[in-house]
Amino acid sequence: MPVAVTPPRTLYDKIWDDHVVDVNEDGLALVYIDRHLVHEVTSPQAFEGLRTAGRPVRRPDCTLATVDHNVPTVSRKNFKSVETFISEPDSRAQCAALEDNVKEFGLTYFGMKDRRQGIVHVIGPEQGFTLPGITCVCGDSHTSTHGAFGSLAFGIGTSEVEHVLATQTLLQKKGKNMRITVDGELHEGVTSKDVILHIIGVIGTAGGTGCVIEYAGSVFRGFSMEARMSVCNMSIEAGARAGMVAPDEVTFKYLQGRPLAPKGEEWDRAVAYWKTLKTDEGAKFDIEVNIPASEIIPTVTWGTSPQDVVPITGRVPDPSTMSDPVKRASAQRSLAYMGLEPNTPMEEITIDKVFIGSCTNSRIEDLRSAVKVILAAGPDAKVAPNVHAMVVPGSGLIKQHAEAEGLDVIFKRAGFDWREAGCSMCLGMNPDQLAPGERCASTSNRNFEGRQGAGGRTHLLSPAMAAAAAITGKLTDVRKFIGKVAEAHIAAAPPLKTVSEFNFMDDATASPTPEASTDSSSSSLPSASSPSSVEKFVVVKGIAAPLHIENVDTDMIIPKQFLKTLKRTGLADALFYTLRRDPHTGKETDFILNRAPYNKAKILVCTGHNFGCGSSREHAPWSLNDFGIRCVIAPSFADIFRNNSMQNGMLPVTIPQEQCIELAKDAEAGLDLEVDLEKEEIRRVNGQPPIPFTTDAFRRHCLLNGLDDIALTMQRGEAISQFEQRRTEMWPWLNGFGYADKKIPVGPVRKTKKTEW
Ligand SMILES: CC(C)[C@H](C(=O)O)[C@@H](O)C(=O)O
Ligand code: SF4
Repeated sequence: MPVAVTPPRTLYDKIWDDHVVDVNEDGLALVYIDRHLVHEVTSPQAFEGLRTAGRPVRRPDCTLATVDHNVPTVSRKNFKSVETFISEPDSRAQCAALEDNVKEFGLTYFGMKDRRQGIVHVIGPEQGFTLPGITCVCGDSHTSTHGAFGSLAFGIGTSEVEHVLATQTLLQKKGKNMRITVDGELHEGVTSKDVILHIIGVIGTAGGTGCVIEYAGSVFRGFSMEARMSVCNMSIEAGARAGMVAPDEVTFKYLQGRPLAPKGEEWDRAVAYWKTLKTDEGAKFDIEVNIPASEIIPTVTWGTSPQDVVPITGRVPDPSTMSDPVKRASAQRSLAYMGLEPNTPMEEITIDKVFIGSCTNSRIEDLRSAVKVILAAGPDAKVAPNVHAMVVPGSGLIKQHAEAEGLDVIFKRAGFDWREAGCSMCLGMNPDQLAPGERCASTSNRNFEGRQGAGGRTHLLSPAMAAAAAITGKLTDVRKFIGKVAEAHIAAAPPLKTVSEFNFMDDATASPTPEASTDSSSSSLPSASSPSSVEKFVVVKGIAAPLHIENVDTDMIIPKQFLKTLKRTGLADALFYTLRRDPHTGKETDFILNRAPYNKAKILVCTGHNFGCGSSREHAPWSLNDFGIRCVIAPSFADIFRNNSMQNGMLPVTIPQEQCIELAKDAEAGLDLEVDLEKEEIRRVNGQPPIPFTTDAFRRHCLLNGLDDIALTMQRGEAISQFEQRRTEMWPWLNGFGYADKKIPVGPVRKTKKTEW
């Protein structure tokens, strides 16, 4: 009898196969979600949806919530409550709404009084909530961070947050397999941040669209978990929804002993399973990219897209040398925004601010590497007089850890501002923002226009490079702080203590939260005839507005200040706000959507690739919808934006760029377009033949009939329950990990330094 041979599979294939509950005929799978992280910005509308439909959270034990985007990072010494501490009303309302929601739905929550509070992508790994082999989601694009553990982790929009809360599953199409291999030795001074910036420079911000990236090769193997997290974090900036590194001894060592990691026999069983999680020899990747480590040198961005990278030894590029007209126009626009002249040496660019923080680079290792540069600069090293430099640890525990190592003292002595945990100036939804025209050397992940504050200019770089820039007042090659003199300075400084992170873990588990439920019963599933709330999309005919921009990011579609709403509506004026309003006078500009007839547009035709890249904010399609635009036509879309649109009865149509250019000409002539989903064609009124397009059969069916995904999934409650049973048998450590669950013994309370709050 011939033995059946399973074809070799990638790491992504394996995790995917282990999580499919069932598959539709057209390949759309219902995928089980093991871990769900929740923050205050993308969850209020989801909880409201549950409340309206009378649905509970299916797996509170697999859900962890915190506040991060809106929290001020000033001292919490006098913190009493969110109501008294957060002065900005919309930020306060969003944080208060999350506090109410976690109480009402019985979720584990790290609030502002809890030392475990921090950026959602920092606290998950820190607590051992993130584990190898799991599926992990969050209403946040940088969920890709968690892939560093060999998990399938990706960002979702608010409708999908609601879907996961209600059903613990998601409807997903499997992506493509992409492998990026970096082999060889990195040069001194080159860090994980330089590696990922370099990769994005090579493949572009749309390079990973539709793919899950596996990072392979000796460089990633040699990286710590912190470094792997920084790389996976920015997979979204490379267009991929998820990035991953196969788990190994480094991963296991990082996890063992964390509060929510499996213990005892379950640990051994888990490790045995985790060791199987690697790509099989001979497995096929759809796309392979190989980058020699030796090609990477300290890297910095010059423009307003993360792909606009250049070695620190390089110069600002010259758009006049670019042959592609769309690229040339984008570069010209970027340079005008950034206030830079072509050919300026990068090291001559002076800065006003330094930001060390964000889910990319706010972990202990990042802080240590910045401190090393300060020490290397000598005992009198100070932040340059023209610069304000801030350090924002990713979580309260990291802050405490850094203080135990004395890192805060070195930062403060050099003139850095030492803050409390949060997203801070990465996004500026809180008081930490750039003023118009200010230039910042930032360890965050996005340099989009207005990202760190309206009119603010961002250069992305590593924590070590950020520290170097703080000291010199200019973008600086960190390798100037390496060598004999630097070593002598470091040797002469009082030695730093290296304290194990675990000193801060055990006693942090005194959760002020309600008991996390482990009940996964589906008693309150709605009947099959649940009402649908999604608008139908059949035919849309009307004015089409042309847009000639590449990489239209969601920060551009709707800037951060409008994300503070608790509603899904009222966002029409927020659409393309920075392009539609003069930043100084607040008056309407002559941007296309402000001009008749385009101010009545129902369709948007974009000629540039990668529409909707960046953040997972569903506010982007909400604002388009509110404006009246029901259909966007573009050569390519970012994955999360595409999904978010269809969740709201909107149609993203992908057709070749040449055809987009043709349709944009019709639009410029003021001609109507007619998009027919039933026939899958775009009709033109100028006598030209219709342009065909395709849509996934299931999505098309839902749009044509206005069907609501959640109600449909709830009809599959039986299959989900069966999957959960199997999951309990095979991976028991994934169940019931609420802190109050008596199954997991909480370690002895150790004495630690008193915290500030
Ligand atoms: C608020 C959230 C939707 C957003 C994201 O998805 O990335 C934010 O974290 C960001 O970095 O822009
Ligand atoms: S990218 Fe910035 S704003 Fe978004 S989660 Fe990370 S730290 Fe927060």
